[in-house]
Amino acid sequence: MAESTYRADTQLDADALAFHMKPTPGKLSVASTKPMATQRDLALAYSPGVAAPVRAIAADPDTVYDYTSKGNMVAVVSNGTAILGLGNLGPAASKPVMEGKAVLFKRFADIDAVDIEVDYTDPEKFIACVRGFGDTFGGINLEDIKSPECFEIETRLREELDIPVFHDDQHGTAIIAAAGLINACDLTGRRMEDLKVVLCGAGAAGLTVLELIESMGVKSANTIVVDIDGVVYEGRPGGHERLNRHAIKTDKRTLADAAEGADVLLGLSAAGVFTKDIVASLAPNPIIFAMANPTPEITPEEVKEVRNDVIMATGRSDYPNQVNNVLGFPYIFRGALDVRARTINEEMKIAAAQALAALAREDVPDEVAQAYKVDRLQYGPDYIIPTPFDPRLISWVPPFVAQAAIESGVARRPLEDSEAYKQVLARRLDPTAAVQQRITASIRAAQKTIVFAEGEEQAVIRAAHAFQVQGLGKAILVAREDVVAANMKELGIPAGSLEVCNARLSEHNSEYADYLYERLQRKGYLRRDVQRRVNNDRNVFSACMLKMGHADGMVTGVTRHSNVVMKDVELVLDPIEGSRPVGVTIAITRGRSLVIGDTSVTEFPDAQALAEIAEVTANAARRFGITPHLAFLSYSSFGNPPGERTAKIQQAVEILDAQGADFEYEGELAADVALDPDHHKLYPFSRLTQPANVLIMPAIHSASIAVRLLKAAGGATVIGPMLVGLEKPVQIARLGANVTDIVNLAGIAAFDLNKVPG
Ligand SMILES: NC(=O)C1=CN([C@@H]2O[C@H](COP(=O)(O)OP(=O)(O)OC[C@H]3O[C@@H](n4cnc5c(N)ncnc54)[C@H](OP(=O)(O)O)[C@@H]3O)[C@@H](O)[C@H]2O)C=CC1
Ligand SMILES: CC(=O)C(=O)O
Ligand SMILES: [Mg+2]
Repeated sequence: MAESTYRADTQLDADALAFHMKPTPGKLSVASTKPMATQRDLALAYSPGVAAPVRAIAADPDTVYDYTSKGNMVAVVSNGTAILGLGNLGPAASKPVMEGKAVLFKRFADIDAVDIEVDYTDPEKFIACVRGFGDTFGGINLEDIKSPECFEIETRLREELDIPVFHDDQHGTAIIAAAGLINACDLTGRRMEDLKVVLCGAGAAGLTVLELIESMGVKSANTIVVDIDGVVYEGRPGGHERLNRHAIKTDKRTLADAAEGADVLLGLSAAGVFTKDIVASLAPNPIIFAMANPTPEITPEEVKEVRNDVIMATGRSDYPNQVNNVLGFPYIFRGALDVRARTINEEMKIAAAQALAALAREDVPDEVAQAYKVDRLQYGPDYIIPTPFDPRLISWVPPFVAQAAIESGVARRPLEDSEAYKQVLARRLDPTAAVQQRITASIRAAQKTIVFAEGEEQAVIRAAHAFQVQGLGKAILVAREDVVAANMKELGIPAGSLEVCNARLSEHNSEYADYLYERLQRKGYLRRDVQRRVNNDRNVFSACMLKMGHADGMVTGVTRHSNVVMKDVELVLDPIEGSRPVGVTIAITRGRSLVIGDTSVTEFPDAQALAEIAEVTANAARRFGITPHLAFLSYSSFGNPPGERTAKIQQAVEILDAQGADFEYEGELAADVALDPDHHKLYPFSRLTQPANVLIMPAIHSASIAVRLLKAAGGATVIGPMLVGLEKPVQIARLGANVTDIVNLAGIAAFDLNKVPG
């Protein structure tokens, strides 16, 4: 192995070297999307079969999008002349950055990207090279090419290629900075037209940021450009055409002169260029975007030493407000590729900037805050743009870009159905999306009323509000009105937007107490005991609402353990006749969905209980659109190895036989046998016609172990446990569940897993 003379100075640097080296050098590999297992696969993928798509494309060149990966493949191209803010270090040194961009394309937008480092600094040679291979890709992302050469390179390639060519350092950066600036203006009560802007760093990124914000309203007379030689004033010798366009008449000559009284200071230059004196001299409530990478022009800590009225952004992920082009290029290319745009034009860029700015003003899912290890992210000075790990970006930004492409006439194909497009986008990232979309479509149409039992909790109030705002149904909070009002005010949720039901004051209070007394009087409860439960126990009160038809479903469990909650609920509600409550979990792994029961209610089910669990779980699977092929799991298959614990499983199969269950089931089976498509070879008598997709566990402990193993070691996405089999739909969240979990469970309550699939 070659020894580098470079020595890592910090632990982060050492970690980064190890990360890039092990277990396989680099960050990228190529995966096949087709099987290559058999002689027939080979005959189709390569000679002779491949001749068919060859002829088809020769006859109609546009079909290249149908028969090859072109439509979802981007080249990240650099010559390494301006690698981040590190300077001209050549093509090989730029490779880690370009591989990095490629994996970000994949991670955030499911775009396949490869890095290509071109060893030409001469623009003509570089252009000729990229023109030569360009059309084999769906798009070209130019990266870290120094200015001014980058301007000519991009302009010419845009003219000469019929696909999007996008210099990310120019336009990606411009779009994100513009999005941040829209919101910083909103928060400081400014209009773009009035802003006094100073740009420091007149390179690829800087000039393009300036030009985009000028196209959005900033006046060129109000902007001053500063480069390494100071202010770019009219008549200054040297420079180049693109730079000199921004020269203004002024006596100011230095960055310090220019910054005095400015509203906005944009840095796209180099580390440490902004001094504390410069920061102090800016206008009140100034906006500073110090975007040089990896070290900004000034750090937020240094700014805070001078003043506290600044909206501050950097290009880094370890400070609030990361203005970095990672927020843009994946989604901009996604939108452009999906309509086979010929280019990425100004309209598409402005649409992306406005979409990002608008998303920052929406309520932020808790898991995004958790990814950044903060309690909450809320629109304000420390959160002016979305964070890169926001899962909403993929379905939010590309539709705006694609629509702008269509409206500006550069799309090759239309978007048939924009709602369906958003769903396709969401599925690109999240394997649970298909299941969730089925639920969402159904409950939007049904508009059920869901009672949120722990209605005074802030997370529950936010979830109830989100449930309503997303059009999933109507929410009722069981809570005291004054407590909810105070919480809603603090959360910025409009007063009166949620119905609140105070158990003690409810007009139905005595009706519920009568019902409960009737039900429990022979189980040791006095009238005053049940009255107390109705008044004080929100789970009991909420379950009574369901029982009496005053709500359709209920969600609870955020503040108490699920077994305690279950006992409260069972005081009021029974299982469906002939059935039992069952915890059902869906684990989605490598394209396979497994529906697992019982993951939360019955600790050691006997044969009868196992048969009932199988019925309930199979029905829930059907409700999710999954045809059940059910296996009762064990450590053995069909009596081998023998053991006393398998008897109850065999009896459960006999019970289902006697009942004439209307789904496919088999047992007992070991997990690997149940999931093996070839298990018939060993067990030709097995009734399973396909690998099992519904798994009935012999006891809760094995269910819990299996689900956690699937999640931790198998990388499965897990939904649940969901409660099925009670006479009314109740969902119990895990203790401390976040807003997204609660909204999802409210959705499942509204979906009603007991409903017989039609
Ligand atoms: N946050 C983000 O998303 C992004 C950040 N960046 C960062 O922006 C910076 C510039 O990148 P890019 O535009 O691609 O590179 P360029 O090389 O095209 O531009 C850099 C410009 O900054 C100028 N400059 C360097 N030092 C100073 C200084 N002390 N005062 C004023 N100007 C100075 C350079 O002048 P000269 O040519 O005379 O040396 C050059 O014009 C880099 O740090 C990069 O990491 C870039 C893209 C995205
Ligand atoms: C983020 C980026 O592209 C840069 O700093 O060059
Ligand atoms: Mg770059």
